[in-house]
Amino acid sequence: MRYLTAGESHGKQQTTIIEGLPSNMPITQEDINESLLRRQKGHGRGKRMQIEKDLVDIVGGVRHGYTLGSPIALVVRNDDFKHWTDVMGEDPVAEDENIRRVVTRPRPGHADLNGAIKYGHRDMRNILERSSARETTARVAAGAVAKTLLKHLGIEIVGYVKEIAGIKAVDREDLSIKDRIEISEASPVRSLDEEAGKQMMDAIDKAKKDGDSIGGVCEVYVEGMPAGIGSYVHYDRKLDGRIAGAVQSINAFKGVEFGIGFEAARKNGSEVHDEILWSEEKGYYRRTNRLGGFEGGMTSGMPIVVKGVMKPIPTLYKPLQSVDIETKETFNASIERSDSCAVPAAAVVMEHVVAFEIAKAILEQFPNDQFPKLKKAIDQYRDEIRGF
Ligand SMILES: Cc1cc2nc3c(=O)[nH]c(=O)nc-3n(C[C@H](O)[C@H](O)[C@H](O)COP(=O)(O)O)c2cc1C
Ligand SMILES: C=C(O[C@@H]1CC(C(=O)O)=C[C@@H](OP(=O)(O)O)[C@H]1O)C(=O)O
Repeated sequence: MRYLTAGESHGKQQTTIIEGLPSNMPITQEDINESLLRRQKGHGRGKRMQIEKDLVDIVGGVRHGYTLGSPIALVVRNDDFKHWTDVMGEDPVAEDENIRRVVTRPRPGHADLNGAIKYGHRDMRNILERSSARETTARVAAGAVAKTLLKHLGIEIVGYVKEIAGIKAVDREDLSIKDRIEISEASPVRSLDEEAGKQMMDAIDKAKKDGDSIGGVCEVYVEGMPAGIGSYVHYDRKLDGRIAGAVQSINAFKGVEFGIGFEAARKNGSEVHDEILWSEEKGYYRRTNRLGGFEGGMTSGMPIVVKGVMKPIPTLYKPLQSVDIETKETFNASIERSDSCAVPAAAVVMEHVVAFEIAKAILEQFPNDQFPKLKKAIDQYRDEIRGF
């Protein structure tokens, strides 16, 4: 299974095409819309989120609520496009540079300058329209389809804010999936501890007031994965590696860790590795889950626990210095609108890119053109490994 996305931030729409999903899997628009609407929530977002109401149009690959086995095409329209028709519409390029809103001033922390050098564009709007995180709408749409597949296979996945600006949403690791789902309801910023939620919102408000931005840590938790998904035999079949790549590819993500992650560097082996146990009821399991559900590039059958670090939003009301590529003069980058914190939204994006990688690995391991047969194969595998 694979997917592609297309679309500019202020263009007509975001488009997603998914190929390789088996036939006869139940899926509805609501399954996808629920995810899209969750991505729009969260304290700290700018004015754009008040303009958009992301709803999917399934335009291919689904009929009467079931997948056909053909490519699935999904469209989410950009409501903001109506304000940008002169700049992003199909009319011949306007002569007036003000109408075209030509961008010659690269913003620090964005793709603007590197992208302009690479593609030879002197108008950096050609870069920023695509490098914008608006594209994560299309990725969440793809992930929502993958998440639906996982749900039908008894695999639950949830993404939530772990911390914002150093304030921990939850300071415990022993949370049930129900607790995690509660925290994940990203509006405005959730914690099981009301005080922590308030502190995170205050930190966002303060950053906004100061013309600054803040980042944080997101976590994704997956329950119900059987052991042995992924592979150790080749670097590009290691599922933890693929998940890390997908998480790192989210706009503004700067690092990924599984389980205790970087903490492992400061601990002895006896404090890191998870002892193996067996019971009739559960089959093989681990006494602890410090390695976050992976050994040897394969799932261990324990929950997958993966964290991603999001840097503070790069566009600031407090301007940063840059250089105009036409005049080579120094200027202070000023802005019209921006998010001051998008960590809650990014947690939803992360949940969905992880869902896609997991669903893809399952389909590689249990290839089947028909969903009911895939489900049977997974159920049989689960029975087999319990008594292995
Ligand atoms: C959900 C989401 C919303 C974002 N909103 C903004 C924003 O409003 N302003 C901004 O400057 N960057 C925003 N970003 C981050 C930029 O897209 C990102 O930093 C930029 O494209 C450069 O990519 P890099 O940080 O991965 O190198 C957002 C990222 C995410 C995931
Ligand atoms: C549109 C979304 O996020 C956008 C991501 C983004 C960026 O530079 O990444 C910049 C902002 O866009 P604009 O300049 O139009 O206000 C965000 O609103 C979205 O998440 O749907």
